[in-house]
Amino acid sequence: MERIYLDNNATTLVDPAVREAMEPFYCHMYGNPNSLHSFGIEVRPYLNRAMEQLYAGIEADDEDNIIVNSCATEGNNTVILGMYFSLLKETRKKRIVTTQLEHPSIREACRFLENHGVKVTYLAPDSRGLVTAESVAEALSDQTALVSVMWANNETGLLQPMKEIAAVCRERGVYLHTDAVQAIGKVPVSVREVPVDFLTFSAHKFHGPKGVGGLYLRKGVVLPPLLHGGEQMGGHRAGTVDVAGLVGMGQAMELAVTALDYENLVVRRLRDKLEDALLRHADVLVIGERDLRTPNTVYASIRGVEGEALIWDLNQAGIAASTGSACASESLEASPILTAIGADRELAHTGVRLSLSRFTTEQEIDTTIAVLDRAIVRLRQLSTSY
Ligand SMILES: Cc1ncc(COP(=O)(O)O)c(CNc2co[nH]c2=O)c1O
Repeated sequence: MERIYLDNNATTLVDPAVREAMEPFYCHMYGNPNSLHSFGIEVRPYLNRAMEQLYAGIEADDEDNIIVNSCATEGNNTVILGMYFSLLKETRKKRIVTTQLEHPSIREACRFLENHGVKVTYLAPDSRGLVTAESVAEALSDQTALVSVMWANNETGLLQPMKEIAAVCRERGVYLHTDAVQAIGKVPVSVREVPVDFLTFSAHKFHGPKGVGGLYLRKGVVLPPLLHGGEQMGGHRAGTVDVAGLVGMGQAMELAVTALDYENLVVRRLRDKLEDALLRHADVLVIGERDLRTPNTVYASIRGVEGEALIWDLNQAGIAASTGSACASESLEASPILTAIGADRELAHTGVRLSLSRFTTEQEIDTTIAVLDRAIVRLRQLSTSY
């Protein structure tokens, strides 16, 4: 059976060009870049090139910093815990403002700090699923050390008004972090246009390898390392650099930015075709206005159809989708995102997320539509509540 992958917000195919770029660093040029002999020295130009690709991808200034790490979970924890040790622990600034929409790697790190005297405000989104700059401004006080708002939501694709939020934080002199994991490669992400102080990303979300990510720090911003030890990454993150991973992430970043037009023209059209087909069924709610979402994502609640049951039907037909973030898909709890934007309990259990990529074809979307149409009718006939 030809399988169809529509869970790209969970992870993505490694672009063949990325895999090709990584290959030599597993078999020919495998030296440790910190080594002083030829095996180490020969890999350094490739690491420098990869860093240039990362800087260019988010329009970072040469004097800014990008720390290469293992994933966005590590990057998010580095910011939240680093801010605690560098600012909140020793000063009167004991507050963090974040949102109810964040990924667990932000929410749980914040909850951990609440056990250490930090006050955290979890802003609720409005009915459109957005956290407004006004609501951020209202939550700030002279004790606020950090604001953390995700650029794009992993379940719905909803994009937060980062430019306006950055302006508020800049004006009030408060550090701003954004989790840009679901934005890179889908919409333009520029730390020049949007002056955040910290930004996290993860290669496996934009057709790079799993196990490597990045944390951007604006020039002059100091953060203690989460991992202590060797002097790698200028002392910002100990541990031998994953050379192949970094080379792959740099290549993936360059390809992702180059493909933004394709993402916003072709992938968006395929996503809209799929979304329109879903909306032809009665009692289907798509979360978030189309123009406020990343171009590849549709999160739909189909009344009378349990999310897990629909995912199973799709899986039986060889189609991979999810009920929300894989981080939460094992739990049968209602989606916190849907709950946060006011969906009722039934709706919060009927969510299905379909997330496309530049490798998704029209034929795959047509096949998925046919399978969805049959599955929705079948599952509603079995439903006792519809
Ligand atoms: C917004 C966001 N932040 C952080 C992470 C964590 O990234 P990692 O540390 O590289 O895994 C994810 C992963 N989100 C999902 C993982 O599976 N389905 C998802 O939606 C995410 O979507």
